Amino acid sequence: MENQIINYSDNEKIIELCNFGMDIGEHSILKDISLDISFNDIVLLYGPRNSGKSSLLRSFVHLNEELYNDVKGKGGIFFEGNNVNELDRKYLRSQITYVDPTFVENLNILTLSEVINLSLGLKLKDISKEHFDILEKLGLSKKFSDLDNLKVHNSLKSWSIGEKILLITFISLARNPKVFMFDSILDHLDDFLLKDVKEILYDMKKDRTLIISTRNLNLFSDIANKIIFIENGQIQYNGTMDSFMMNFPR
Ligand SMILES: Nc1ncnc2c1ncn2[C@@H]1O[C@H](COP(=O)(O)OP(=O)(O)OP(=O)(O)O)[C@@H](O)[C@H]1O
Repeated sequence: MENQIINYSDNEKIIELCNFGMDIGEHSILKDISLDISFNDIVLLYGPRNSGKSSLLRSFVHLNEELYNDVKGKGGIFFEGNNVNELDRKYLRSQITYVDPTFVENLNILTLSEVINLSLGLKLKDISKEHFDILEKLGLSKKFSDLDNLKVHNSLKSWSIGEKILLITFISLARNPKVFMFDSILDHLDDFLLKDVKEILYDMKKDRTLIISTRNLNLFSDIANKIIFIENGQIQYNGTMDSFMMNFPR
């Protein structure tokens, strides 16, 4: 499974949900969700606070079960045709990466070397040319190139939120999964950093799938081709961005 290479064409399903639902204890969190996500899609998962965005994305990689007691799933979620319940979790999470704002908070207690080591299994001096190119595009290369100066930068506590988000974006890209999920994390970038990050994400979409969860439609409507609108744990709309903008005025 680990080294399996699958060649995709556009519009080929990579993730499929069939009547998926999730309860935590007595609470029904996600209700009867059926949808497909295709290879090469940039999908916006859009909805208000507490609508179920995080719960839904975490379901793709089996994370809710690790965070909460008494999680009960119904229906199925399939990655490349396989039920995610039956896939090895390490393998699943190497193929689909999930990052949320808690990752930014966790960076405060780690050093740059620890983060790179824990997330990528690399020492700072072993960062490859490909990685360095991504860092350059993200405007982070200076932090990595000046190894003498690294002691100053090593504590991530002193990095700005924007820099931490860029670092998390770098780690996600460097892990090279098939599906990236950014849960509300890019909403915190300023307009200028957001523009750079969006360009990078758009560039890499040709052989990846990207799912961005947000409460701010306008931030990403220019790069997304699909939108899933969720409210109260139910899908209200699932289709193209263009058709949503024309037919779903709020
Ligand atoms: N452990 C839990 N037990 C019961 N209900 C929970 C639990 N965790 C989350 N919920 C509820 O699940 C619902 C969906 O929450 P979720 O965090 O998925 O929404 P969200 O759309 O990601 O919100 P936000 O935009 O604020 O991040 C909310 O009503 C929330 O209160």
